[in-house]
Amino acid sequence: MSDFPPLKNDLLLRAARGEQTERAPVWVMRQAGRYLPEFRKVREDHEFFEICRTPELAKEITLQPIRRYTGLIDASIIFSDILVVPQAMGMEVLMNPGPHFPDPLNTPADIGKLTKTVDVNKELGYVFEAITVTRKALDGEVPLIGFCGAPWTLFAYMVEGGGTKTFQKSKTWLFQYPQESKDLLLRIADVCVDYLIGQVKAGAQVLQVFDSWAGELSPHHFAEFSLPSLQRISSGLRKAFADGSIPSVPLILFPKGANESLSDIAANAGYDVLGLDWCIEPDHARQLVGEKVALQGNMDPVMLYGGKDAIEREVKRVCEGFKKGGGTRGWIANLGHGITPGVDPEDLRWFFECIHKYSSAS
Ligand SMILES: Cc1c2[nH]c(c1CCC(=O)O)Cc1[nH]c(c(CCC(=O)O)c1C)Cc1[nH]c(c(CCC(=O)O)c1C)Cc1[nH]c(c(C)c1CCC(=O)O)C2
Repeated sequence: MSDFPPLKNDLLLRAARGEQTERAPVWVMRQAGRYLPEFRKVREDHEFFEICRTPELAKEITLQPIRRYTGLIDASIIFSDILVVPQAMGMEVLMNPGPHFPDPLNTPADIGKLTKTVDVNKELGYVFEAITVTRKALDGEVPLIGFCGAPWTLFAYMVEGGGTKTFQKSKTWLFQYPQESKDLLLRIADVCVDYLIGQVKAGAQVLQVFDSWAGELSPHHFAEFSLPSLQRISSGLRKAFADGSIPSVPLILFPKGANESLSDIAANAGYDVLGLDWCIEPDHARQLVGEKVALQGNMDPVMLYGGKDAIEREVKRVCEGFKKGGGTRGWIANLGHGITPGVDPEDLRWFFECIHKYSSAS
């Protein structure tokens, strides 16, 4: 493991441990993305996965929002995509402009086409390298978040072959081939464990698991299919923390839309922080999860199109919601999903300024 510059801003790490911070740390999902002109400029000359696979480019893009919002933003997230894991498992994934798998998993027989044993160092070493160079370049300014997709969300892409509104193919698998689905979900989870361990070894200081499609499942099926694979990931990491093979870092889970399952997730999934979407009020979420976990979120990303007054109003309202839920202890401010193209970067700056103003502990 390399020597890295000392961390100068540990707000996010403290909030993730459930501590009271002087104000809420803030970052946004997809903060290095198409709303930034400097991102679009790099994209003119480089394909999406080419950037992911080129550590210098991934580093540059990861740093773009950190440079633009110096002093306002409290975390960086490595530029990559959740779909690099299906690629590492032997699937072809294109981005044109959304994800497309030319050869998806149609039936369990197709599982045979996946790579038997995935060597993450060989397949995803480029991500580890990107993390190491980025962590050095950050010079301790803010912590660096590593991430992966949750097994259920990755499974849905691998079976559907791309985005979907109905989840018909992926959910049909759960009903028609429940055992094969569970086996595949755990197999994906095992790759995620190796991948996340590699990210921490490379310098990631926090990890986030994106279960973007958690809310597409009934609470019953979330508990049956997604939760065990999420537990497999957290327990694999906790084992590595305990035996000292990697430093212990906070684990964030973003189970988007699974609000009905929040108390079960808080009690049983094994994560330190739960990311919330905007469809639950902060005080209600706090009531459901108790004191066991920190919370992240949860403003509707669309409010960023509403102008400065609307942004200020929303931030104020959500800050009051967290305070009403028992205080801003253990709260990481974020959107309830990724920032979208077309947002004015100056409006995002205003969002950060409002969070600083309204989330202070006093
Ligand atoms: C479901 C999912 C994906 N990727 C991701 C998720 C989980 C989070 C979520 O629910 O949004 C995660 C992701 N994708 C990206 C990051 C980078 C880090 C960050 O800044 O947050 C992260 C953490 C970059 C990206 N990943 C993608 C882009 C835009 C592609 C481009 O540059 O053309 C970026 C910046 C492409 C992508 N990648 C994916 C989709 C559906 C798309 C196309 C739709 C879209 O454009 O939003 C899969």
